[in-house]
Amino acid sequence: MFILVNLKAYPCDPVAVARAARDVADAHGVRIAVAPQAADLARVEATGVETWAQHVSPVEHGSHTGSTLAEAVEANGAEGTLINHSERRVTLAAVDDALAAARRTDLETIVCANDPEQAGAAAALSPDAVAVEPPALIGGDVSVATADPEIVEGAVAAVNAVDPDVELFCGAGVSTGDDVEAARDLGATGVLLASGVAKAADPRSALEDLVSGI
Ligand SMILES: O=C(CO)COP(=O)(O)O
Repeated sequence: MFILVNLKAYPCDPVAVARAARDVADAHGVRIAVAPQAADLARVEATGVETWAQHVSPVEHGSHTGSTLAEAVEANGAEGTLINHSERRVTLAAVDDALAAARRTDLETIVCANDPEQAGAAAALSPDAVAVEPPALIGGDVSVATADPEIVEGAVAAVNAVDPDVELFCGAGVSTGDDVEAARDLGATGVLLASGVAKAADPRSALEDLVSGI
């Protein structure tokens, strides 16, 4: 199972979380990545943790003030990027262009989707993975795998029907090892989470708990 910790714009210490994630990943042989704010990519990458961008703009080099260029996030240590997160939604054309931007580099890609229908549509654009995250459950205490297992199973089926090479991850409310295990049992090969680590009093213990389910 791949565990991606999205720090969003939470007021946590990205370097402290990154060090904890690196240590837990190394100690347990689990793939854990951290997605900080774009401005924090380089110092998070310097910890040695696998580092991801939260977003890349659907543009090339040029007159695009305020953009997050794929080349720039890669140059600052990102190995992959989220696209179309529920809190950073873009049009279908922009998903396609952001994937093209990522493909100009070596960035891995996860396209987020709200439900199985969107997951199938996202899979048609051939990202490395699709992550299904029901918006109503994001930031809550109950994990998607517990609150709405049909959404995960439906997304697994929808993505497999379109392109079995695209992986299916899930997220929203994931915070414990039991949640990770439940996601895996439903067919997900990774989880996205944020508040369970970024808002935890002790992010290292939260990460230790998460990997206990693998
Ligand atoms: O949006 C998410 C990860 O990208 C999920 O957020 P929570 O883990 O806080 O529900």
